[in-house]
Amino acid sequence: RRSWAEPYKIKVVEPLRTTTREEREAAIADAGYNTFLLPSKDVYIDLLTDSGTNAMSDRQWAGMMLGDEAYAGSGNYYRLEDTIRRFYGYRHVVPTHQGRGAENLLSQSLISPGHHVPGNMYFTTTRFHQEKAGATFHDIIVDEAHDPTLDAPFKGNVDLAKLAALIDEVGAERIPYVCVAATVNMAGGQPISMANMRAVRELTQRHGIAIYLDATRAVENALFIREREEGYGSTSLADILLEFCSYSDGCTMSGKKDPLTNIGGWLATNDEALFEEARNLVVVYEGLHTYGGMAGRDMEAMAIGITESVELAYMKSRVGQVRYLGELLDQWGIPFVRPVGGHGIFLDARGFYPHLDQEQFPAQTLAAQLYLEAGVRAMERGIVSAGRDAATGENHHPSLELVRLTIPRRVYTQAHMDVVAESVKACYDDREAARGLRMTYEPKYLRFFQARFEPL
Ligand SMILES: CC1=C(O)/C(=C\N=C(/Cc2ccc(O)c(F)c2)C(=O)O)C(COP(=O)(O)O)=CN1
Repeated sequence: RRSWAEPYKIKVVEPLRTTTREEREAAIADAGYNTFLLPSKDVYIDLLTDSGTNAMSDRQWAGMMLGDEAYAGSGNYYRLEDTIRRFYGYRHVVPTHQGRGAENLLSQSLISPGHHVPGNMYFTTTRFHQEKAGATFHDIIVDEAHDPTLDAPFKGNVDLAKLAALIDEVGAERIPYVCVAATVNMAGGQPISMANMRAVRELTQRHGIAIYLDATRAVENALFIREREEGYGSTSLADILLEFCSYSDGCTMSGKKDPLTNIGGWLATNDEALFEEARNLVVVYEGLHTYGGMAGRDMEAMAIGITESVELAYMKSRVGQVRYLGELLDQWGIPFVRPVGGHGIFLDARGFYPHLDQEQFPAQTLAAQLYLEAGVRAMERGIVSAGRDAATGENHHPSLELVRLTIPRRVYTQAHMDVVAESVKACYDDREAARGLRMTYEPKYLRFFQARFEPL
């Protein structure tokens, strides 16, 4: 009996359309070999992202009917604020339309030119807003995180020696905050341990440096702490989440992941001065401080989603499905980031295509091949996503050249996972034939969303 069988049954379905190989060849060419530019009607199984693609529960849909669309003082906002206080523990909440809305407010409020922001591996929008506000990002994640083959329990951990060295080098007064992500998306959805979070808190507090958590998948992170960390084996996810957040001054949050909604986010903080600045700035970018770019109905759905996200049976089935896909790929020796992370399988495109150098975009090539093979949409997480160095304009060359198969929450079945695994295997069998891509259009900002390519 599978311990992670879904603790829910399906009530509403959304028909999927399959396509022919010819249709997919035309579609991917029209999309410039960039899966972000495909229309969803041409996608069979959509593993582009777990962001906003999750299925809401009947209670969340019922909550949509309780939308209080008052411009000011929506009752849904107060319920969302109360829920965030209860589950994440922070005192003040500033609602935003999604995570990068919160990243914008935090960066503009705390960062000045010449500042330095350390974090456990970069994330694209997070680093963008830090650099836009004039900071230099420094990766302080443990070295293990950059090795896709190394199976270690907490590859998302901060390397305390790297953090201490940066503090000595630039001085605490030029570090407005440390940005800690839980889990670490670009490392393969890898968790950070409670002990490491506590240690980062002790080190930073000695220097009076704040910590802002990127809590986007912090409940998934809590499952890994419960499974892998001494002393938490019978602690509820809610209690683990609350303790974890207590070692930070606040968080930015994308409500489109853990909280099981299609839109939404927030900036939370215990710092009165930041709260005053951010709740004032929010009216410039997101809307009034009691809706922050969300409809009342979305705030209600997110409050309900938060309470569902901490249910152990749900989270075991969510991560269990990702692990199931990993087990299928493992039987064929297909290279992907070990250990399996919380929200997806990250294929190792270098391992697929050792004959392609990074400038021929191996991960972009593999994502296009997977779509051509079966209409499965994945996301490039390699040199294209890494973008250019803000100072030199040179391409970053990340050690991880990955294709992310991101599993939306409560959407696909085991049979879909079987189809995905068979499609990946077909690409693996044809790997020698891959020829790489050339970039024909490079946008200025976060190029991977809209760049276009052609086959070499
Ligand atoms: C850990 C973290 C995220 O994962 C995250 C978003 N994630 C997305 C969407 C996305 C974002 C950036 C990309 O390069 C990307 F190609 C895809 C994703 O698919 O993983 C945000 C930002 O939250 P927003 O998306 O609500 O604004 C902040 N922090």
